[in-house]
Amino acid sequence: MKSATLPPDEAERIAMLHALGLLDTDPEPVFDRITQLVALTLNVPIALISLVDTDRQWFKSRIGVEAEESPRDVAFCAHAILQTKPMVVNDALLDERFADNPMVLQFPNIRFYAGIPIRTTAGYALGTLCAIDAQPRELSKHEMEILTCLADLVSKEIRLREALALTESHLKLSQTVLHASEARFRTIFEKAAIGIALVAPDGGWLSVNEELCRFLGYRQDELHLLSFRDITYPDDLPADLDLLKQLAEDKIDRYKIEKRYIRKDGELRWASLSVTKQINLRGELEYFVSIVKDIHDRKVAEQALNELQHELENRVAQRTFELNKSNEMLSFAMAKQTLAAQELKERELEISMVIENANDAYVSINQSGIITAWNRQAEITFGWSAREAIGQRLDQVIIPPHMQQAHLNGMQRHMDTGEAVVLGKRLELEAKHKDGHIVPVEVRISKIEVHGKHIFSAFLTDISERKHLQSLLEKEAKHDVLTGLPNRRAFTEALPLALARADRTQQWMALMFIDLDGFKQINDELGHDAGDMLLREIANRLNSATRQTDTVARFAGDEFVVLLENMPEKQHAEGVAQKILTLLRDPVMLGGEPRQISCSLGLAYYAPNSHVQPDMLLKEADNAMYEAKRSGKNQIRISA
Ligand SMILES: Nc1nc2c(ncn2[C@@H]2O[C@H](COP(=O)(O)OP(=O)(O)OP(=O)(O)O)[C@@H](O)[C@H]2O)c(=O)[nH]1
Repeated sequence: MKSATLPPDEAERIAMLHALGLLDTDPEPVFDRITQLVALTLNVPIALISLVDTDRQWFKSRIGVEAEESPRDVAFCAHAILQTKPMVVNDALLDERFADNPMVLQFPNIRFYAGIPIRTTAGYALGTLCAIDAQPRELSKHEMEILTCLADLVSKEIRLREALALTESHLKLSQTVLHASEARFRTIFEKAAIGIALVAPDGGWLSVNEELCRFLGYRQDELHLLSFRDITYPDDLPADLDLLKQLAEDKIDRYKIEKRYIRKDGELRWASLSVTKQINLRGELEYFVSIVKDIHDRKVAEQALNELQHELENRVAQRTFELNKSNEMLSFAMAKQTLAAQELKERELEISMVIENANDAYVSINQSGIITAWNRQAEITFGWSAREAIGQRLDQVIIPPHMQQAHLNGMQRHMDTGEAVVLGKRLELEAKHKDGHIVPVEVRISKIEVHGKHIFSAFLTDISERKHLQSLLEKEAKHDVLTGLPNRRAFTEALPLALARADRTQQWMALMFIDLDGFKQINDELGHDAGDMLLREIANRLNSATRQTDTVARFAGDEFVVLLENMPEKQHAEGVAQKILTLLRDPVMLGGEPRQISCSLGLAYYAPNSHVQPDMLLKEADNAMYEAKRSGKNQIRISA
């Protein structure tokens, strides 16, 4: 005997067989009618609907067999379910698979077997519809067709059961899932850390969770007496209502806003509200699902942040304004500075032009005494070109040898002590020309500090001409223009000095006062020019009569004075006076003819250390001269 092998899909087949719930169930007419038809139409004693279980075959319907089941390993049906076509065994004794099968050898003594597999929708062969006879036989084609049709009916019934089982299983599964889902939803709804509310289309609460109650500060029963409108801050209500309307009208499928709720204690609290809607199977709006998230702290922080940001923006704006203002001021200052720099440059140019073209020589030296600037006029005044002079030591260029040491000492003293006696003063100094001659200059020296170093600059005016004029003026002021002799002023200045010399040298001194006799007549007769000529001749004669060291001066009109110095003895003066008197008597050619003239001469002596005042001495001589006049002129009188 050969037991049947297991089908390749055995596990799934068994699972499906068990799932269908057919095993070990009561007989059912639908199956029994089919086995009856098999038995009748095929004229067999046994007809079965056999279901092949793991270890047995169990008969859902049986004709001609008492037992409800038999072992699988001896079951013909276990072989039949392996085939895709009906299995027909005409004589089991002739078939090696069944010849020694106990079912063949013993009751029910099977000799003939015809079984058709009963298949599920998925093609699992659960068992067979089979006809069995204890006699060998053959199945006609017609009988095979009947058996096939009836097996088909069993298969259809099985598939119906299969569909039913599947539906039930799905239903069970759905219910399980539904229950799980509902439980999950309730847990989430109740225990969620976020506020959830189911809101009826009319705005009333259907359900609110614990968190929402906590957030709003109401108990559930209190909240159920209110609608969301009652606890929404009025300013935020219109936007909420508008969106809710759009949601209800299917214009949007959800919305989310941030709004303020009024808590039971009156406090306003910010929340993020997300609303969706629940539609029932009929497509009608059943309720709204509102998710309320407490964002109060965030909003407050945001507001604080906004305020801070606003304040910062204000501050930035203020700083920007101030910065712009500073920038403007800076730009203005820079523009001003640029202008100033430009002006400075122009000014420097102007100054250098002025210096260059100045009428005075401009010379500057550094603190080592090296020439750093030398203008055009300096070139003219001192004969050195700028190229030659700049870089040379000043003392080697324009300072006369006898002043060089003083200059160097002055510079050194300034370096050591900062003392500078020459600065800022108008000085008259002597400078040296390139050719060696001395140039009198008026100098004003200034000191400038540039980057911590000193520069000494000076304008030097060539005062040669002025000096010359000055000496001329001085000369004019002290000399008589007509005769060239020192005048009264010069004589008055010279007299005290002469007296002092006499005191010092212990020598006698004499003063003669000479007045021409009848000079007016000369003028009157021969004219003023002749008178002048006479006066000049008199001056010459007086000079010739005296020594170089003596002084002859024109005192006024036709008055002359003669000062005799260094006389070893006073008598010497009388000799000179006599000599003058004689000399002046010599005729003078005037107006083409010789004219004789005379003078009256007064003589006064000065004894060394006699301390006679100059005025007194003059007075004495003058008086003596008048005495001579009164005595008839042309004579000498000596002061007593
Ligand atoms: N030509 C000329 N005449 C002068 C000058 N200064 C003075 N006189 C004249 O000199 C004269 C001096 O006058 P007096 O000394 O009184 O004349 P005098 O004739 O010499 O008189 P006695 O001294 O008494 O002899 C006046 O007529 C002046 O006008 C001068 O510079 N040139």
